[in-house]
Amino acid sequence: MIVTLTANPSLDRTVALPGPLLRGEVQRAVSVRQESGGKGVNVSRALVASGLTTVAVLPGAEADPVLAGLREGEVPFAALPIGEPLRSNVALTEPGGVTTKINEPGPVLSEDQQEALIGLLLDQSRGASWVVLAGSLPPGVPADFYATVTRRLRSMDHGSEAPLIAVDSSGEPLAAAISGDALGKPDLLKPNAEELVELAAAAGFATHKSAEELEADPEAAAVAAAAVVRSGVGAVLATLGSKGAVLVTADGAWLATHPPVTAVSTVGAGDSSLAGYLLASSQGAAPADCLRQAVAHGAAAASLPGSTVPAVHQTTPDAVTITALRKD
Ligand SMILES: Nc1ncnc2c1ncn2[C@@H]1O[C@H](COP(=O)(O)OP(=O)(O)OP(=O)(O)O)[C@@H](O)[C@H]1O
Ligand SMILES: O=P(O)(O)OC[C@@]1(O)O[C@H](CO)[C@@H](O)[C@@H]1O
Repeated sequence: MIVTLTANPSLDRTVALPGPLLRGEVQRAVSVRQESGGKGVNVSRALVASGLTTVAVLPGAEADPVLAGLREGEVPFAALPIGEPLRSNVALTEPGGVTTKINEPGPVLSEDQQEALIGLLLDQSRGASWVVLAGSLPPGVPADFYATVTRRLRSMDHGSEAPLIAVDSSGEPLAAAISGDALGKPDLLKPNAEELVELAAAAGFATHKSAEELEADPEAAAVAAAAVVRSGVGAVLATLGSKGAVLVTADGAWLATHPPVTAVSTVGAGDSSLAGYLLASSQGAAPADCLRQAVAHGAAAASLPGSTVPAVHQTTPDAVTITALRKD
């Protein structure tokens, strides 16, 4: 079973524009779609689509549309009731796949609510193989929340085997995930190129490259990811947009690329990549094959509209090319 925590879930509204986004103009939408979102929620949705057992842990009132969407999609969840509605995030998609995203801050989570959310997660995580801590943190939540949750998960009695912990976030919460003691550091991090630059810096390694340069230079991305692994993280799955992804562990580094796809909406592509990785990992696949499924899932997600996540049968792992890389 794979448990996800989304501290700041959202109702994702995707507005399709007829042409390029025109700042300061009135534009008519071609279509609008609405999905329950937030990074952990998307991972759970992708796992359900492929028949895996998962629970999405999140804040949200009984009647919140995000929870209604999860019920409709038959995604199992455990929600902590809060007094305020969850946020709505808007994605404006242009023909050709360019996406502009506007994410709200989300409702404040009080200290008591944070503690109750951790309690709910710990309860749900008994017997889990992986726990995914994903997305931004809502107002009121300290940046080291994921490190705290990781420590709490590792300190509880899991019986036979403790779950592995994956973190996918950005900014301060991501940097804080590698800044504490060994107990608070995750088994897997899933940065994109921009987040990899920030993470490497937090690990004391200056890449001297922009996110765009790292996407175009997977060897450099692997060197940056290796610096993060040396700081005490089990593995780094760095997604590089249309250029695929690199995986770095203590034992090796690999690049995976997929033939070009027609990108429709890249929202949730990174979450789908993580779901693909976890799916293969749950089936006992070797690291390079977990990476293969991650990129197959990411490419399929990019070719689907809105925050739609693919099922494994919609992915083409055989089309993915794996290359071993040096990491130092
Ligand atoms: N334009 C694209 N064409 C083909 N595949 C893509 C494209 N964009 C993304 N992907 C696939 O999706 C994966 C994740 O993309 P990306 O690195 O943009 O993640 P991300 O920024 O975390 O995404 P998000 O936060 O929107 O979920 C890539 O590794 C790749 O497999
Ligand atoms: O504001 P955050 O938490 O960083 O990201 C939230 C979000 O952009 O992430 C998902 C795509 O990865 C969307 O479902 C959601 O709207």
